[in-house]
Amino acid sequence: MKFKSPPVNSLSLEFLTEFSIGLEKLENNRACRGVIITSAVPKIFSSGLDITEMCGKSVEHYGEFWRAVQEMWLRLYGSNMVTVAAVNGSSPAGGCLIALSCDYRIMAENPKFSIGLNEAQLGIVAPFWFKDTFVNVVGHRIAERSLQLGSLHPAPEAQRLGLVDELVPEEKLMEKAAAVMAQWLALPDHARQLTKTMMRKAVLDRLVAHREEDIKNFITFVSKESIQKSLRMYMEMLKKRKS
Ligand SMILES: CCCC/C=C/CC(=O)SCCNC(=O)CCNC(=O)[C@H](O)C(C)(C)COP(=O)(O)OP(=O)(O)OC[C@H]1O[C@@H](n2cnc3c(N)ncnc32)[C@H](O)[C@@H]1OP(=O)(O)O
Repeated sequence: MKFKSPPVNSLSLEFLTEFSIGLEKLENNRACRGVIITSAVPKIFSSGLDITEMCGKSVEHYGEFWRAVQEMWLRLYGSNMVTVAAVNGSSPAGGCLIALSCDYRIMAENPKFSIGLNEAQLGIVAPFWFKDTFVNVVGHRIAERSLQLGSLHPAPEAQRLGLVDELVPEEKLMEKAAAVMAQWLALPDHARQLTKTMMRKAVLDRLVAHREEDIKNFITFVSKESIQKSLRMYMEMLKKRKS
């Protein structure tokens, strides 16, 4: 799957819905045993959740948007397929969550590309299931420090921390992703799938059990004037940085 929503593959409601439907179709296709996720937008894997979806909208919209974020994660993290992220650009916040939700992450070895859960930098808090997914990849201590600081790790540091599994030259990224996919697909699906479920079930079940509460929390949090102000200021900062 190639993300192609210029300029920065931000995860809008429409993008998330299309991504989830795409994953569902592949999941239901018995001929498809694995998916490599990458980007067709140069230098950007995904800029994370579309901030404009969380600014100045109705309570109903926030609820619909958050449900779509949850749905995407439940499908990807809970997928029976082998999932490989070929991270060919920067990948903050929700973009990082997509990579973390895959079975294996390969990143282009460009130190200008960074990845991480930087929510704290926006004055917002990564929800528990973003945190759980992060902890399951890098461990508690690294996740704790990185989340509190809202760190975006340049590719070499991301590899050192175990946030990505390996770095390769950008031109070799897809070749490497295909080789990793072949290695994972060489195992019988049944054993691999049951093992994956065993490793991820507790974290998935936690969101399923608290899904409506999580939506309510998001709506309450994002509707606060202080949070709206932080998000607006962050968007302005992005625009100023550009000019
Ligand atoms: C409340 C509960 C928890 C909610 C959880 C949220 C998780 C999230 O995912 S929040 C989103 C976090 N994302 C970011 O912090 C990334 C912000 N973007 C960037 O750092 C940079 O844009 C980039 C490194 C991804 C790319 O840099 P580049 O110089 O190539 O492009 P820009 O000129 O900065 O951006 C182009 C264009 O796109 C707009 N934009 C960028 N990111 C977002 C975004 N996440 N949502 C909406 N719009 C975004 C940016 O403002 C520019 O717009 P204009 O062309 O109109 O100026």
